[in-house]
Amino acid sequence: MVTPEGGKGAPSSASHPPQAPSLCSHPSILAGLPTGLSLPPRAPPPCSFPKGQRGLRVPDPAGGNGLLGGHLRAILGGAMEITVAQWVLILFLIIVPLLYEWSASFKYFCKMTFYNGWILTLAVLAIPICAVRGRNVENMKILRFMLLHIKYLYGIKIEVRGWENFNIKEQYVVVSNHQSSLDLLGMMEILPGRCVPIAKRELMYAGTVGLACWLAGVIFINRKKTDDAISVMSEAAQTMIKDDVRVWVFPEGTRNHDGSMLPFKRGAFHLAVQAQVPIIPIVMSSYRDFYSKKEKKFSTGKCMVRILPRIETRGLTADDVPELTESVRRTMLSAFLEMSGEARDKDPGGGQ
Ligand SMILES: CCCCCCCCCCCCCCC(=O)SCCNC(=O)CCNC(=O)[C@H](O)C(C)(C)COP(=O)(O)OP(=O)(O)OC[C@H]1O[C@@H](n2cnc3c(N)ncnc32)[C@H](O)[C@@H]1OP(=O)(O)O
Ligand SMILES: CCCCCCCC/C=C\CCCCCCCC(=O)OC[C@@H](O)COP(=O)(O)O
Repeated sequence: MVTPEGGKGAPSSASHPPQAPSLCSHPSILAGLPTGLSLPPRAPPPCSFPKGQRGLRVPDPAGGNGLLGGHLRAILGGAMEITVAQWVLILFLIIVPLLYEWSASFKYFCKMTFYNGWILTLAVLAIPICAVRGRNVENMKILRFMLLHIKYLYGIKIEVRGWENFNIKEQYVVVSNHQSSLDLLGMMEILPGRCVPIAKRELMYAGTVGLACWLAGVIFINRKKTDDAISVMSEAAQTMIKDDVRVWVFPEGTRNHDGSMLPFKRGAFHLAVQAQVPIIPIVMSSYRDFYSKKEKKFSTGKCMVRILPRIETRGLTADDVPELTESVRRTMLSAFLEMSGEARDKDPGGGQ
């Protein structure tokens, strides 16, 4: 009988351990073949230890019968075979770091993807911890604690001034400028106790982040339905007093990447007037030296956060809201322009 190797006769099984059937000799594969095509058993690799010999013998490169020859060839042969998937992985591991270094847009894309992905992942950890308390503003401390390290991952220095302006035991409404989702870093740096942000309703559906926000008592508003949003904010005015809660609002109502401040919506100011609590304006300096969505730039840098002195609303009514809104915006804009120049001057090499 001719073996597949071209040798004659089946090898003796006495000196070889039985081998697992090869795919082509498996009965179920052979079942459909014409009988004349059945293949003889494959000769196992020569791998037996001759009697009395111990230890290693270098395998014969020509395929001779070294002590380890058969096993080694079998093992190395399997390991050295690089599949297409492995090639793709190797290329990926080479190309991605190169692109990351060479292309600012690619770096921006990677950093933003990781930012969102990392927050979604952290939220997975936060959810069971927060769920113990149920929906509770105290859970905001857990989210804050979990997010504080992100500034180190991204090499963003945050310098805070005006801590003394937070020395108020009572409730207040925080208003701050809104440049990007990176504001979360500045926000978590200074978030006072029992303070919840007002967020667009869409965030509630952002997977794990939405659930974590809900558990931490974030107040969601439907920006497309003004009446609904107003009634949620009016309810918030009552909750602030009843449950000793502070509220953080982005009065621009949307992210503003243009290095200035949009006109302010009046909701936050109605809220403060209805609850008769002070307003604390917070200004975060421009990110333009290290981050720009338009230019697809995202490097390391520095951000200044300033907590401005409180603005009282006691005795004010709804009629005063338009003027209050404008005066707070003017104060914040002038601080923003001053600080943004300052942040750049202090870190002229920002973005290294
Ligand atoms: C482990 C990891 C977990 C991850 C954790 C992450 C947690 C962090 C979450 C951070 C979330 C941050 C989210 C930020 C955002 O989503 S910003 C977008 C949402 N926020 C806002 O929009 C707030 C600001 N908007 C307003 O205040 C608006 O005024 C609003 C109430 C929404 C209504 O807006 P709009 O429809 O555009 O109408 P106007 O502003 O023009 O107002 C219409 C008239 O209504 C009067 N008004 C407004 N509010 C009130 C009120 N409360 N009471 C009475 N009247 C009100 C307003 O004055 C207008 O009338 P006049 O023109 O003055 O006559
Ligand atoms: C299964 C669903 C998957 C959803 C994936 C969602 C991806 C987002 C995940 C994590 C984001 C983390 C950052 C959240 C906090 C930032 C909040 C924010 O900045 O919201 C923007 C809002 O102020 C204004 O929105 P627009 O500027 O009007 O637009």
